[in-house]
Amino acid sequence: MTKNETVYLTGFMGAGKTTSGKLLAEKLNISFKDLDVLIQEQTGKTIPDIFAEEGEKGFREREYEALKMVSGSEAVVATGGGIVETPEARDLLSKSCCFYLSVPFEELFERIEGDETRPIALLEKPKLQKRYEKRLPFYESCGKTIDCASLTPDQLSEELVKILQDARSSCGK
Ligand SMILES: Nc1ncnc2c1ncn2[C@@H]1O[C@H](COP(=O)(O)OP(=O)(O)O)[C@@H](O)[C@H]1O
Ligand SMILES: O=C(O)C1=C[C@@H](OP(=O)(O)O)[C@@H](O)[C@H](O)C1
Ligand SMILES: [Mg+2]
Repeated sequence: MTKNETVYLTGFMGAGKTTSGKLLAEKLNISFKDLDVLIQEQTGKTIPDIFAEEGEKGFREREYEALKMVSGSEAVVATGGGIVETPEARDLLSKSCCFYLSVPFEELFERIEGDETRPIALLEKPKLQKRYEKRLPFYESCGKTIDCASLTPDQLSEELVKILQDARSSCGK
């Protein structure tokens, strides 16, 4: 990891980007930024309100703007699970230090089922699984895959610290 590098975490809803990202930033002693939090601060609206008022398309535009704003800062950035649906965001992430937190769908579903703070999580299960499958190749192409199924947030963040410390080039991609 080089100085001023932005470390991005991607993966489906529930993968632990927010939870493990905070721990990783603490361990690296750099700041932590969560795109969903930034968007809510900038708009003064909740994520469900933005989806209701501006649609998913409006939310994606705001999400990409937030991504560009944080890029280049020395920070761990938790993205939202749908960021890879925006081609320009994929382009930015694939050129950056980015990790894909990979967790099987069934485990994710248990973590997020019925979560009203995540509008996409309220889709019927087969539709949600389709989203997951559609996004998989995008996650894989943007970041280094970390198999997190059996890792606690602490173990996961520790694993990322090791990879970042060992990496001679940007995050070992
Ligand atoms: N490694 C993990 N093992 C088990 N549960 C986890 C893990 N990481 C996160 N969780 C739980 O899953 C839910 C979603 O976590 P969160 O960090 O918000 O995910 P994301 O930001 O990727 O959507 C939370 O209830 C959190 O406590
Ligand atoms: O997968 C998605 O489309 C979304 C994921 C959410 O972030 P998390 O992945 O942190 O839940 C949030 O950006 C929004 O609800 C949409
Ligand atoms: Mg999150």
